[in-house]
Amino acid sequence: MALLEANDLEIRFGGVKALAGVSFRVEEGEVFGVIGPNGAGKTTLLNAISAVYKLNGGSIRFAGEDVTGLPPHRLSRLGIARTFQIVQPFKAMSVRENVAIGAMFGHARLRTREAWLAAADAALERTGLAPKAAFMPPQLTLADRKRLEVARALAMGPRIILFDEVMAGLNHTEIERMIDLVKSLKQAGLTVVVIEHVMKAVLALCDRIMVLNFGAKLAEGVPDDVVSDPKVVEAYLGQRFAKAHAAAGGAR
Ligand SMILES: Nc1ncnc2c1ncn2[C@@H]1O[C@H](COP(=O)(O)OP(=O)(O)OP(=O)(O)O)[C@@H](O)[C@H]1O
Repeated sequence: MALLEANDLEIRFGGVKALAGVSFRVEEGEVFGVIGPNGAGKTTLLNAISAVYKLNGGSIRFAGEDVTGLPPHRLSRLGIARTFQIVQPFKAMSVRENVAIGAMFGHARLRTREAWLAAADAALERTGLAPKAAFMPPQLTLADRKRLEVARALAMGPRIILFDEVMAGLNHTEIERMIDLVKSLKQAGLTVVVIEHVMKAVLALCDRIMVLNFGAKLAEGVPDDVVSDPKVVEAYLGQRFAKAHAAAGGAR
């Protein structure tokens, strides 16, 4: 059984069909990538799954249950956590408190301040942010603010995390560290959906990839097949990427 199943999702903004009937399944324990050109509907898809946007059509099942139309806090308590592309921590709260807020609002079982802080501490350890627990968010680098987003999501005790461009704006070394972090989450049994433009990260992480274009699914499959699909090369990756990837032997 798929952990997450989206059927025929449709989101309209006035006359724009940002999602025009997108279906996919994410299996438990896999890293599922969503790629595609700017404006293809990737963030809209993530907002649809996490109930930031109301669906104009379609349905979503999570762990075998129909979760269509449930509000965001119910989804997070069922085990769906997400990060945001624009990182917006509470500036007047420490890193530790920011992460504890994730546990407070998103965790299904924790009820006390001590439990929220303990969940925050565990998430800070897992993301390598523990030494900066007492920092205030404005003191963090962009890479650390992205880690804070991941820590906040982890503190919710999720079964699946949806990452919205966690690699964007990071340098080479920071991307490598973020790849290692996402790999460690997969190894710990979490299911992960990544929306990402950094193809190096997509190829290093994803078991399967779906490509969106103009709000519809253009391709889906294992990374090597998807990145050599002529439709995907033409709509998104470009010939330069395709040639370099082929020259590298399609290696991950
Ligand atoms: N809140 C909104 N109101 C109106 N139109 C929107 C809204 N959000 C997205 N859109 C439109 O929906 C389409 C899909 O946008 P979306 O942000 O999902 O694309 P994306 O694939 O995430 O792009 P990017 O890679 O640039 O983040 C675009 O045409 C966009 O202008």
